[in-house]
Amino acid sequence: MEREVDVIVIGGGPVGENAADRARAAGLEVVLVERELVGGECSYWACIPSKTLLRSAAALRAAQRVDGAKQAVTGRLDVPAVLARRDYWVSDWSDQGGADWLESIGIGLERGHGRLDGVRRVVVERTGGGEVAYRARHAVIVATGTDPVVPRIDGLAEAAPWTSREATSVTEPPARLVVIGGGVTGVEMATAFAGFGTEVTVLARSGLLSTMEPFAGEAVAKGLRELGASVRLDAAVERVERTASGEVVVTLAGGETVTADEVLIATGRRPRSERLGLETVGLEPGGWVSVDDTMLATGAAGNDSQPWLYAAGDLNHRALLTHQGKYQARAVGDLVAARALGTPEQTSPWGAHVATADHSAVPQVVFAEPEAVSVGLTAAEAERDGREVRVADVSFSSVSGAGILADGYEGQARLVVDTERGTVVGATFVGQDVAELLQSATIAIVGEVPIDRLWHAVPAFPTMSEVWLRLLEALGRRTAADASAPADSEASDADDSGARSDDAEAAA
Ligand SMILES: Cc1cc2nc3c(=O)[nH]c(=O)nc-3n(C[C@H](O)[C@H](O)[C@H](O)COP(=O)(O)OP(=O)(O)OC[C@H]3O[C@@H](n4cnc5c(N)ncnc54)[C@H](O)[C@@H]3O)c2cc1C
Ligand SMILES: NC(=O)c1ccc[n+]([C@@H]2O[C@H](COP(=O)([O-])OP(=O)(O)OC[C@H]3O[C@@H](n4cnc5c(N)ncnc54)[C@H](O)[C@@H]3O)[C@@H](O)[C@H]2O)c1
Repeated sequence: MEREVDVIVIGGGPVGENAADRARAAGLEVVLVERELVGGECSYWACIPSKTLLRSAAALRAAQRVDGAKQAVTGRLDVPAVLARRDYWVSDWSDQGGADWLESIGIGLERGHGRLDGVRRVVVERTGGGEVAYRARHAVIVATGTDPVVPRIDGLAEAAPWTSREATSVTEPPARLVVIGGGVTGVEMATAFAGFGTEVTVLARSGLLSTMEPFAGEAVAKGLRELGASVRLDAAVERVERTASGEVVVTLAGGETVTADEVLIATGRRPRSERLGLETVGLEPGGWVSVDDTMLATGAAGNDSQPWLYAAGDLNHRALLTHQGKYQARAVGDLVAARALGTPEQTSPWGAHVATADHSAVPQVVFAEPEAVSVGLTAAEAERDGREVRVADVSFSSVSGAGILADGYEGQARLVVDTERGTVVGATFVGQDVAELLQSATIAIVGEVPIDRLWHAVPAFPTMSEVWLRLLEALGRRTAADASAPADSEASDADDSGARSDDAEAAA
């Protein structure tokens, strides 16, 4: 027999939980299907444990950079205490809190593996055994996340490599760790283990953090080396072998070897969609589920006549970040409810039921040493996008708040400005504690705040935010003499060529 509910959500990670919550808040009957832990990868094996593993050493380093405090901090990192703090934050891998929360807001939890079985139908292979079939009156939202990619490298799979799960749930840090991959997971885990005293080698096939401005990866490579890690750029791994004594030997192109106790693979993610029944609704099993800005799955059977299948979070491959997935979840949960209740849809750009920011304003914080954070476009991306851009680069050495935060503060900031529109389209900050600067840049981009208006957003002295003033100064501010000069002398200003006249102050 089939049970009928309004909405079925498959996958109870941060994204599925939020989508279910929004649909339920509008009064719909919702069932959420989860086969492991309510809270998903983020809560138990990704964001939360990785950040707690990083935080204690970062706090220690911060204290060591302030004269007066550093004399008081003479001990070493207490690794068992760090791991215990991690255990607290992951609730010892119990999802009772998440399950209780679902119950408290009236969402049904179905524990088991969910798969689509034709239009609006979901079959759950229950964790305790047996199957149950559901029919959705209004929508099915799939939010099943991703698994790590294990690259095809000779001997790697047989060498029992670590993935992010083993790294984030570590109970005894190894003496030596090789990290394959120079993306976000690779550098964060390398930073965490270097902080524990593990001898870390990072093998990156190009530079580090290659999706960010180049200076971000360069600063993080320098920071990792200062923590004692070895960072090998342009390194191609040819073979991995687990020896009889339990060591891992990684052979690079050219024959050089690196020996360690564990090898961590941090080479990207693949969609968890192999046993999701996608083929029963005309989609490709094992692939990413493409969606439009409302998260409606492109090409799914029945979606054209009456929208019903949506995909949110990592699974749709728009932005593999918890906060962005939750943003999509709020949009789709509200849209599904609006469609069910027949209330107005808000699907034009920046409406409540679309994830417009995914295209132009995705913030990301890399919790490395130093922190590297970015939002929007890099200068190269903006140029590829056909925009006239100006770039402002400043060092945090010109910011009093940074010098007070840490002795000898090192950091860098970049704004990318679209000169035609006179607005910020990208920002990158690198340095200690820059994470909290990111939201100001995100607001400037999403709000399309004109540069000349940003001069009126006065950063308090002496805070890190004063970097904004330095960035505006680097973009330039006309003097009274400039204002009275003939128009052609203004136009001769070196990088002013792309600026509209009404944006002259912004671009000058
Ligand atoms: C090491 C690491 C650190 C990270 N740190 C950050 C960070 O600091 N900040 C950040 O924003 N992002 C971070 N991310 C990315 C973040 O973890 C993901 O973007 C986020 O978890 C995606 O959420 P999701 O709900 O889409 O998927 P998931 O969190 O993967 O949740 C999907 C859920 O679906 C369940 N599921 C899957 N298939 C089925 C099925 N067929 N039936 C029933 N249930 C199913 C799974 O068990 C899981 O609980 C990190 C990732 C990694 C690997
Ligand atoms: N702080 C955060 O927000 C945070 C932290 C961790 C992960 N995440 C998210 O999770 C996702 C996955 O992160 P990730 O670091 O696993 O993936 P990624 O795609 O960000 O980086 C993978 C890296 O591995 C490299 N690579 C791929 N195959 C390789 C090979 N055979 N040999 C050597 N290098 C290889 C790639 O060139 C790339 O640099 C990302 O999208 C990221 O945004 C976010």
